[in-house]
Amino acid sequence: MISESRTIWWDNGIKTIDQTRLPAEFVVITIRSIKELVNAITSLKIRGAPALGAAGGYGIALAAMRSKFQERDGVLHEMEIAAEMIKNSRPTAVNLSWGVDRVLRAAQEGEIADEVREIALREAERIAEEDLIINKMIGRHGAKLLNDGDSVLTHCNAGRLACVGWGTALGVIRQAVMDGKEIHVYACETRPLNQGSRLTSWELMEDNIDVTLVCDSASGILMRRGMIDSVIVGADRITRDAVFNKIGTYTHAVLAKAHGIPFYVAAPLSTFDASHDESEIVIEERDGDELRRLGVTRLAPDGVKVYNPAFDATPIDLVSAMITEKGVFRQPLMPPGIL
Ligand SMILES: CSC[C@@H](O)[C@@H](O)C(=O)COP(=O)(O)O
Repeated sequence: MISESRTIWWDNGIKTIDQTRLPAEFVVITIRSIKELVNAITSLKIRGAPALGAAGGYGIALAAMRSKFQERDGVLHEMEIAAEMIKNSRPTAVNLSWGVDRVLRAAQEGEIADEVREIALREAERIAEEDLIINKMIGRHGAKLLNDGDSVLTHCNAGRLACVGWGTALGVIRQAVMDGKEIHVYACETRPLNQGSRLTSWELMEDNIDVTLVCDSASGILMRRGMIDSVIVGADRITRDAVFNKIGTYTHAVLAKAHGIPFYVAAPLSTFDASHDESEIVIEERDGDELRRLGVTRLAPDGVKVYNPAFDATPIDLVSAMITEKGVFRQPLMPPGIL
C-alpha cells in the first residue's frame, strides 16, 4: 500500500512530522509560534523544498492568527515581520520565500483584520493542497521515463516527507511502481545529515519499494558497473543556469554524464527562479559540528576547521530533463513561461 497521507497540515497551529526523529520515532509536533517555526526549519524538523513552501505559507497564517491587533494594518505588519524571520531561516530553497510571499500577497486583499486572517489561512491551505496534486502530476509525467526493471539512484530525500505528500523524485518512482513496473532504488545516505539513510530508505520501505542504501561515494562504482539506469533528484532552486540541491548532487551529475546515464531533476514550477543566475544565490553553510560529531560521538578532532555547505549547484547542461507538473522538458530544459 503506497502512502498518500499528508506530512504537514493545520490544526490550531502547524502540525508536522519531526523529521529529525525518524526513523527511530514517528512523532507529530504542533508549532504554535513563529519562533518555534524558525527553530523547526533551521533544525530540519521540517525540510525539503515543497514542505518548506507549505510551512512558509502556514507560518504567515500563524502570524495572522496569533496577532492581537484588531486593525487590519496591525495584523499585516506583524505578518510582514514574521515573513522576514521565516524567509531568513533558510536562504537557498526558493519555495520557502515563495510560500511566504504568496500568502502575504493574498492577505493584502482583506479589508478588516478577521478577513486578513481568513484569507491567509485559506491561501496556505491552498498551497498545501496544490502541492499534493502537483506532485502527482510530476509523478505521472516522470514515470514514463522509467522502464520495468530499472535501477534508479537518488540523493537526499525528495519524497513525501520533503513535500506535503507523495514526493517529487520519489513521486516519480512511486508512480512507476503503481503502474506495475519493477523499480529498484539506490538511496545515497546523504552526509552529513543522512536524509537518504534516515528518511528516503524509511519512506520507501514503508511503501514496500525495493531500496538499497549506499554511501554517497558509491555512486561511481555503481555507474561504472552498469548498475544504474537513471538518476532522479529533487531541487531547492533552479536558476537560469543551475540546479541547486543537497550537497553531493553535482558529483552524481558529473558521474552520470561521464557514464552516459540520464540525470533527471523532478521539481514543481515554484522551484524555478529564472530571475537569477547561479552566482547570485546564497548557499547555506551549516554548523561544523554536523561533521565533527554524530550525536554525542566525536567523529573528528574538536576544533578542526570545517566547510559545510548544505547545497551545491549543478550546471543545467548536465541535466537530461526537467520533470515538472507541466510535463518533461529536454530541449529547452526550461518549461514555457519560466524564462
Ligand atoms: C522535493 S525536496 C528537494 C530538495 O529540497 C531536497 O532534495 C533537498 O536537498 C533538501 O535538503 P534539506 O537540507 O534536507 O532541506
